[in-house]
Amino acid sequence: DQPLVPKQFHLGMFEIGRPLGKGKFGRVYLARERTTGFICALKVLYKSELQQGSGVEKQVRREIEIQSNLRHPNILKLYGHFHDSKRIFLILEYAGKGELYKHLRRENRFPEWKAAQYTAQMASALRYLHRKHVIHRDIKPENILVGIHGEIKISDFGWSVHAPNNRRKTLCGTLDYLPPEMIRSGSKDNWYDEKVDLWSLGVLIYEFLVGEAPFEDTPVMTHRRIARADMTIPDWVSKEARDLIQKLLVLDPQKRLPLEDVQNHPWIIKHCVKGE
Ligand SMILES: Nc1ncnc(NCCc2cnc(NC(=O)Nc3cccc(C(F)(F)F)c3)s2)c1Br
Repeated sequence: DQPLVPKQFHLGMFEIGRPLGKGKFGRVYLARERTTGFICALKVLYKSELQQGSGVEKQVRREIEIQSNLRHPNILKLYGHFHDSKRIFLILEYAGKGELYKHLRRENRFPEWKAAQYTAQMASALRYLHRKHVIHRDIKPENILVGIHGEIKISDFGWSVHAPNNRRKTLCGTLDYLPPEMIRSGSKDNWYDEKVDLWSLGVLIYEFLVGEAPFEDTPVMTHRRIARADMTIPDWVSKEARDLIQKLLVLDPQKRLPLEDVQNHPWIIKHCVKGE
């Protein structure tokens, strides 16, 4: 199902529709490829806005290289890219129900059955990514979209890398989702691997159920609370959900629950029809 066959794309090939969302780096538009009528999303990145010359083109190329050979129902497809003098365009799969964080904010928090189904889909996508030694590194509601059938799609691989890796992540945006091993500065050997996505999955489940992130606080306090895995889970959260969160938000990356055990956890089994 790779309808966009030509390898050379240009803006004239697309009719541009309504804006779909605004990221910190440029906007996204609904678009239709003129000859095939294929509907997609077009993300426009302004070269001027991206740290000029700091290898951003390399970063986009890496994102495209990583994403273009990923095919999973819960990972947003990136079909290709092109650029003109001022902008870089990413040709993306269109997620019919938009941005997950908007649904979360509107509904405040998700019922346990919905949070468990989203978690099962995340675990399936992350297992697929980790088998390909890709770490997403930026799992959070803002980077998850919802497809037309309500399925979630991990998106925005602008920060993903191949494991293992000790790249310093230039911190922009929220600290909330960062695991202890990524915020620990000083020790030069702050090597981390795909287990960072397990921590972020734990933070995500907490935010699905509680409506706010577990370590949400002032930046200094968030930093300290992450480093101590200092969080409280409200007592109205079911004991199964609490158990899963506590098995993911573990300081030692090696002790975090592996994804296959996440998929077989009682909380997931209870809410997800087998083989969904
Ligand atoms: N309904 C929808 N259906 C489909 N998509 C939608 N929104 C776009 C989601 C994205 C997918 N992939 C992305 N990738 C990047 O943004 N990459 C990125 C970003 C900054 C800098 C850089 C770099 F230049 F530094 F690498 C690379 S954003 C929506 Br709303």
